Amino acid sequence: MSEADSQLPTVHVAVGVIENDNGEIFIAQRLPEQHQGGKWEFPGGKVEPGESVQQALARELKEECNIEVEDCAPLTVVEHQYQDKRVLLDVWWVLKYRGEAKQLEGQQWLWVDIAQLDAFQFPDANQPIVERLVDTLNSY
Ligand SMILES: Nc1nc2c([nH]c(=O)n2[C@H]2C[C@H](O)[C@@H](COP(=O)(O)OP(=O)(O)OP(=O)(O)O)O2)c(=O)[nH]1
Ligand SMILES: [Mg+2]
Repeated sequence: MSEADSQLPTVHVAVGVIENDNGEIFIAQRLPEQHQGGKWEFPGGKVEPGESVQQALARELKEECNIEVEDCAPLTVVEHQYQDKRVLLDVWWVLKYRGEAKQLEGQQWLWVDIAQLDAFQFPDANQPIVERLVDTLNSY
């Protein structure tokens, strides 16, 4: 990492871990042209100026996944420095939502068991998130 990289502004991202009634999690594959293209992600996107994180989460999940968030709770916050970008992932459990979840922006998407998340390639910043989710399984 060069001196210049450490000066990169941090992109604040609202991220949703959506769980269905079977305890499965919604994941989608980032499009090739996107940052971290081809990797799997939890849906979400950048917090816009003037927006709270929860507002951003609700807006992004409506735009990307067709759902209206009715209840959510903070899960974890991850700061990560990529070569070209620094991100702050503000990760929320989506505990209750309205609508049928699906991907609206052409990305492949899946419901997966938490125990199966390890089989997918996520961006490096997601490693602690996946570990956190796996921990919730082990704590039952
Ligand atoms: N949504 C999401 N972004 C992630 C995850 N992990 C991770 O490193 N990121 C990074 C990739 C991007 O640099 C940034 C989020 O950008 P994004 O492309 O989703 O933002 P956005 O929906 O607002 O889309 P746009 O501005 O590109 O149109 O966070 C993740 O699990 N979900
Ligand atoms: Mg997005």
